[in-house]
Amino acid sequence: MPARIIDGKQIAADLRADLAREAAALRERGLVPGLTVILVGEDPASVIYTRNKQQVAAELGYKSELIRLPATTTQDELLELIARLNADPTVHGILIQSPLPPGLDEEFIFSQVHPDKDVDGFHPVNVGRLWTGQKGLVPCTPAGIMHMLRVTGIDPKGLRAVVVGRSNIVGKPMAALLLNAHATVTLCHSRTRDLPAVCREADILVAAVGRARMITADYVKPGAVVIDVGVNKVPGTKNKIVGDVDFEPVAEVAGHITPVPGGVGPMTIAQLMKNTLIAARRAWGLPEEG
Ligand SMILES: Nc1nc2c(c(=O)[nH]1)N[C@@H](CN(C=O)c1ccc(C(=O)N[C@@H](CCC(=O)O)C(=O)O)cc1)CN2
Repeated sequence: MPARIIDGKQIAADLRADLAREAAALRERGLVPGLTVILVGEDPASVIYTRNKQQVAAELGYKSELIRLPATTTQDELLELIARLNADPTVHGILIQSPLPPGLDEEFIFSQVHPDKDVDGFHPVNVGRLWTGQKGLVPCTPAGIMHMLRVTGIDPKGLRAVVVGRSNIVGKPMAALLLNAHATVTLCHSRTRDLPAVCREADILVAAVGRARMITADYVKPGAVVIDVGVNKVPGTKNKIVGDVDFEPVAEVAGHITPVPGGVGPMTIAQLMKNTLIAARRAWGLPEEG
């Protein structure tokens, strides 16, 4: 029996529609959420992602700004800009697109965004809040995955979750979110021994390794929920991408599966819009939900 497809495109569209409604209601009270996205350099994928972020924020009725800087920008210039945005009360979310060009200290730069405006959830204060179960801002991709699970009716409580990949952007925060949702979590990586056997334990399997089609059907327990975070270019094609999961054979075994494209990817930007609204509501002293 083939798996049920979790349609990230549709879930993201529904979330954006909810956020647009909420933003419209706030605008009637004179409150406008503000997002500033910073792109340094010309990385082609980053140019597209940041343009999309700016456009989606504008479509939702946010104050939306994309600041594009040359790859020659110095660390001091970038820090000066961040300090100005930290002090600007009309800006509730600041996002610096990753990767930054060589010569810029990404970790330090991210740590200079005010934690309450850190809509990427990368600041060490927000990382600490996440792991201690406190309210903060959570990285968009894993927070978006939790939203997908919620609307699909999948409650991680009591389930075994395996996350493959230990990046700061996806793997680690994903593990923390699943743990906070009362799953029993295993975080795997390239040195995990007998990875297929560990993955076969999973009721929820999250693949975030960045290796095309690495998760084959023999990694998957029948009926498992398989979440594919991979975005891997197919060599020799212009724009074709595949995930970390070998989709067709895995879909024969899994109970639910996210496709690539159209699964987790679209949730990243929708969740960024949600994080911006959360940051704005907190800045205005309003309760979290509309
Ligand atoms: N500051 C940040 N930098 C980066 C982040 C981030 O969350 N914050 N994440 C990634 C890139 N990213 C957003 O920035 C992103 C990646 C993928 C998608 C997406 O919608 N993917 C589509 C396919 C797109 C394609 O065809 O190429 C999909 O999976 O359906 C959105 C956003 C790194 N940098």
